[in-house]
Order: sequence, then structure tokens, then C-alpha cells
Amino acid sequence: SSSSPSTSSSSVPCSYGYCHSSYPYVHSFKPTRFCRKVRVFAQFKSHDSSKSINFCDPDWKNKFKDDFDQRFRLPHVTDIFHDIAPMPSTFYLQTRTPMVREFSGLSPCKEWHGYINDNDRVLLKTIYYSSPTSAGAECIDPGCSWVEQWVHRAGPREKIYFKPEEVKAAIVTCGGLCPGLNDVIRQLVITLEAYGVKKIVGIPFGYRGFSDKELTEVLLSRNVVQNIHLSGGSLLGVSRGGPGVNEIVDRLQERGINMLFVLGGNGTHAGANAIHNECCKRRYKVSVIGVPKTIDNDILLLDKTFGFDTAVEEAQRAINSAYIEAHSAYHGIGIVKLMGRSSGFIAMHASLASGQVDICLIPEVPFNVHGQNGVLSHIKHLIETEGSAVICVAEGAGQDLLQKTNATDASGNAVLGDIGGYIQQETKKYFKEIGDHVDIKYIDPTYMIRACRANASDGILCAVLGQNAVHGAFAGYSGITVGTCNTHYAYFPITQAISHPRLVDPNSRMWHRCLTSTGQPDFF
Ligand SMILES: Nc1ncnc2c1ncn2[C@@H]1O[C@H](COP(=O)(O)OP(=O)(O)O)[C@@H](O)[C@H]1O
Ligand SMILES: O=P(O)(O)OC[C@H]1O[C@](O)(COP(=O)(O)O)[C@@H](O)[C@@H]1O
Ligand SMILES: [Mg+2]
Repeated sequence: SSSSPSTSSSSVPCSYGYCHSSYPYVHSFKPTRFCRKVRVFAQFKSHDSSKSINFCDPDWKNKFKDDFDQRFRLPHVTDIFHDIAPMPSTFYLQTRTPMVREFSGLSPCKEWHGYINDNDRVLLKTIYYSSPTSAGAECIDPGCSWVEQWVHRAGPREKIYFKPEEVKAAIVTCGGLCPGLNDVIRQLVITLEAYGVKKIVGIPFGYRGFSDKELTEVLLSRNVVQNIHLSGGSLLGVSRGGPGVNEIVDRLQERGINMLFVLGGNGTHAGANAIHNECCKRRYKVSVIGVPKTIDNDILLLDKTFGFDTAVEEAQRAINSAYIEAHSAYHGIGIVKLMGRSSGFIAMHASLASGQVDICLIPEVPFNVHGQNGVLSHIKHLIETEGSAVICVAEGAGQDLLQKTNATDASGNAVLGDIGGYIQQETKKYFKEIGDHVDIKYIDPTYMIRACRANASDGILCAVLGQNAVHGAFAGYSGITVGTCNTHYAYFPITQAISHPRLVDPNSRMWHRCLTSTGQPDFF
């Protein structure tokens, strides 16, 4: 765009080369005299990871944008069924908007429906980084040029591709628990009914509910779901593992399910996308819509996933208990382990929110426990200077320090070693060896955090996501997921949201803020 700050750096790319640091999201640059092809950075990778952009091509931005638009195009039922004629939406807002609104050139009420135009877009990246060395800079090219990246705005459309009376909608919740699951189920049901859908069922215990003959569908209606958001967990139950894609699609066909709402994380979405692809292959008209669920907050592109806010709030309480225990004991040390398999978002945000953490350890930032610059010598320093220490560690942190088991859960996720327990044991040994008294309390609140009901902010997020999931299905999209992007609501192709788990960027302002708050040094 001519009004964007793009032009200032458009001539820079050819004067820079680049080098990758060992961390996949951090890209440092060093000047070279050579113009060269640069690999597309992790966040912008297309399906072909070897694809590269020639930044010396004067047209590279347009080519990048075309590629981006292609990757973020939403799969639609008309991709397979070319002849489906859309019909006017049965979701109607006008009667709920009694205020007469003065639009220039429009006669009020007659022409306003509150629908989203298919061409509405949301801007994915809103910061203009003037330099690749700016904290947290996410650059496409070595000069960190501004390139607009637009994603599709979520919401109700004027035309729909399913007749409500022909819809049988199913809802399934997979993976681990997460605050807000019931809130999303509730809004899905309420919105489906608002379109006029009569057949709504829940699949019990995740994907397993498609294969286990003893598990029968749960009939859902507004009456059934009215108060379910008042408690945590999932009305439908959750599970890991389960049947293969073919078996799931067989069941969809047998049961006549033509809208499937899948609540889950990276694994669940991989499954949802495989179901979508298999339905396309069989020419079975289904809309498969994901709603990202994970307290770990490890889904790409989204501001945050539902349940994360609640998890941080609850985690703070555990940190506060650890702080009180540590401060009330002579040479007290409090250790809190929080969830986060590969991403340290909960630990980072809870540490920052509590203001009571001296050391925050996350999977993305390697650390030593022993040695001069290790965690233990900093704990010793804290005991000597402050009289106590509080450590917050994400479950996936420091796995290189623990013995590998190679064990996996039913979904294929690696079973992690207990880093909190390890730090507790090593701290005990260390202070025994140097002859100092310490009083260590280890708190693992993980399942208490996950089982909570959603707080108000997550409740609102769940409501919007649930409603938008239904709007997306009626709009005819399939193989998509919903989320917030710069506080606006958007649809994404599942493939783009799950290409890899989202990680804390150690070069981000948020991690730097956390370090400023804890005052911890580097541990290596
Ligand atoms: N790559 C995959 N393809 C298809 N299904 C998957 C894949 N990974 C996981 N699943 C299925 O998705 C469900 C949830 O996965 P899991 O990793 O446990 O939780 P989450 O979705 O929260 O990451 C499980 O039933 C699992 O079998
Ligand atoms: O004990 P479970 O059910 O396997 O859950 C543990 C996992 O749940 C999580 O909190 C979230 O994982 P999912 O997003 O896959 O549900 C992980 O951080 C953690 O490793
Ligand atoms: Mg997972």
C-alpha cells in the first residue's frame, strides 16, 4: 500500500545477507555484499518448506502476497461441489437492532443486516519493524520490509450453503481439558439453533466416541446446555488417541453428520484437517470447523487461545502460595511447575502477573542447573541476599537435563520428565553438600488449573469463537479454524494454524519484560 511505511526499507534487502541462530524464530542479520536468495522464515513457511523468495526480484512483495493469499484462502464446499447454490441466511439480526442507523445513501433498516462481507479482511501483523534488530522483529526479508498480510474476517454471511433443516451438527472435544470447553459447546448449540438447526449431537470422549460402540451420541439443545458454562471440564468428556480418520468419516456418513465442530489443540486440528480431506475425497458434503483449545496457548497466528487467561489467573494463586510458604520459612524455596509441553506461555505470563517469581524457566530458553552460572548458584545468591526464592518452571523446560524415556501418550505426545521434581532434588542435594539449611516446598497445581471454569474474559472469547464457528460452517467453509487476531476475529485454514507449535520468542518484549520482573540472569 502506498500509505504503508514499506518504501523506506524496500531497497534494503539486497544489501543484507542473513544468518539463522539456533532458535528457529530468531533471525539475526549481518551485512554482506552479495544479493542472495533467502529462505522463507518459519512464520511464513508455505507447505513447501524449501520454498525460497528471491528478494532481489523487484516484484518479490507481490509474489509473497500472492503466495500468502493462496495459503490463507479458506477451503469451501464449492471447491468440490461446484453447483451448490447459496441461499439467503436464516441468521437474522435486523429485528434485534431497533435503533435506526443513519448511513449515507442507505435507507436505514432495509439494507442493514449485520453481515460480514466475504471480502472483509483482518490485518495479521500490525507492527512495522524499522530494523530486524528491533525486539521481537518478525521479518520476511533481511531489510524487514513492511508487507501487508490479510486474513479472512469471521462472522455471519448473507448467503449460506447448508439448509438448516438438512443439517445434523456434531460437536466433539479432544485432548486435555481446558477452561471454557463448556462455554464453547453452549454457544455452538445456541447459534446452531438460531439458524434453525434441530439435530445437534455431542460425540462423547473425543474422537474415541466415533469408534467405541458403547459410547452413544448425546442429544444437545439450548435447554441441555443452558448452564453448563458454570462448571469446568467438558460436558461431552475428552480423550487422547482413538480411531483413524477413515473410521471417523465412516461414522459421519453412517450417522448423516454434515457439520462437525472439533474443539482441540494441534493434534485435534491435524485430525480435523484429515477428516476434512477425507470427506472431500469421498465427495461427502461436510463442514469441518476447528475451535482451538489449549491452555498452553501454542497455536500459531492467534492472539491467544481460550482458557489461557483463566490458567494464568489460577497459576498465579499457586505462585502466591509458593511465595508465602517460601517467605514464611527460614531459607524457604518455593517451586511451582506449570503446564506447557513445548511452550512456556503460562509460566511466563503467570510469573509476570504474580510479580513474586525470582526464576522463570521455560522450554524455549535452555539453562544449566549446576555450575557457576547455573540455577542453583542463583538460588544460593537469593537465599543469601533475600532469604528466600520462588521458582516457576514450565513442564517442558530443561528436558535435556532429564533421562529420556521415549514414552508417548495415546495421541503420540512425548511423556515428559518431571523437571520440577528434578530441580527440587538437585536443590536439596546442593544445599546439603554446602552445609546450608533450606526448606523446599514443591507445588504442582497443573490439573487444578485445567479443571477450572472459564473466567469472564475467557467466557467472552469462548462465546465469540463458538458463534463464529457456526457462522463459518453455514458460510460453507470447511477445514478452517477460528481465532482472534489483533483483537479481531478471523478464520484461518487449519493447515496454516498448525504447521508447528507456537513458541515463546526469547527475543520478544514479553520475555524481556518477564526477565526484567524476575531479575534473573542467564543460566548458561
Ligand atoms: N497428526 C494427527 N493426525 C490425526 N489425528 C491426530 C493427530 N495428532 C493427534 N491426533 C488426534 O487428536 C486427538 C487429540 O490430540 P492430542 O495431541 O492429545 O491433543 P490436542 O489436540 O490438544 O493437541 C487425539 O484423539 C489424537 O488421536
Ligand atoms: O495429563 P494429560 O491429560 O496428558 O495432559 C497433560 C498435557 O496437557 C496440556 O496442558 C495441554 O495439552 P493439550 O493441548 O494437548 O490438551 C500439556 O501442557 C500437558 O502436557
Ligand atoms: Mg497436542
